[in-house]
Amino acid sequence: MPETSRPAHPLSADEALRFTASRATETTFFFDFDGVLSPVTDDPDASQPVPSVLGVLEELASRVARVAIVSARPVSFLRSRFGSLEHVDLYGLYGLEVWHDGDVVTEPAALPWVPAMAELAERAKAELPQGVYVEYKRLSVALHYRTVPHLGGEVERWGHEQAERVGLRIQGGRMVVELKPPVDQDKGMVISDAVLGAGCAWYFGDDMSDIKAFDALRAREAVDPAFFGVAVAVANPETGAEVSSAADLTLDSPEDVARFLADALPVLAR
Ligand SMILES: O=P(O)(O)OC[C@H]1O[C@H](O[C@H]2O[C@H](CO)[C@@H](O)[C@H](O)[C@H]2O)[C@H](O)[C@@H](O)[C@@H]1O
Repeated sequence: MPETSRPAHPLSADEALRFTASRATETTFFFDFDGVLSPVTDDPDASQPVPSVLGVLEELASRVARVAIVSARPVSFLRSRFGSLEHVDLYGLYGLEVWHDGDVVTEPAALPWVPAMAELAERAKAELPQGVYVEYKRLSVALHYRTVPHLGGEVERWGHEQAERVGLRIQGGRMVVELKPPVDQDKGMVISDAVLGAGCAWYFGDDMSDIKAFDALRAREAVDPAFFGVAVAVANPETGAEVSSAADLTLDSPEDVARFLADALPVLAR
């Protein structure tokens, strides 16, 4: 017999899954990529999804209304990792890019910023000390100091100065500072739009930018008492405490996410 009123927060994973099963056809599962579907690596270009998660996501997509990855990575990168999945939607660069009908669709307001981003990436490579990894993503530049943590302060300072000089926005993350165009788009806005009309949504995240997505689920619940949102944090030594304190549930690692989903599949069986 389907449950009719949504469970109250805080909730257990079992309760949340049972209720989700009762409205699987109206449910979306959203996932961040780095630190959620893939273990963190020193080299951002080397990160790969947990092998078992590919099959699990595709299977999940057959049991709920929608599965989507919402990442700070470009869609081209996500396609290189998830291109084999036919039923998983991709949002890149915090929603500035979407994979739609076989093409990358870019938010038009961001396009004029492409040259400034390319110039900024070159300047970062020339001016920042050796060991800082500059990741150029067409519409954003991420400055990584994971392998040189003692340079974190310097990288943060440089990033903030450049953001002010060029008129960019800053997004902090796990041993990274990222510069983005001054365009209103973030993971919270992606989720707010995507859950309009949905009955239930789960979001799995590990980083500061994911807290906005959690907030979007809460905001939807506040205006729609029938909507059920579940925020799942993935533990980590950098942002874990903050993300976890904003979440309903916490999983230990990307491998744990894959196991959790595999165990959830039978509960969500149609
Ligand atoms: O939204 P996401 O998909 O989680 O992207 C957030 C950032 O992820 C990447 O950086 C992080 O993962 C790297 C690989 O494990 C790691 O080396 C780095 O320290 C982490 O910050 C990505 O490279 C960034 O562009 C994203 O902003």
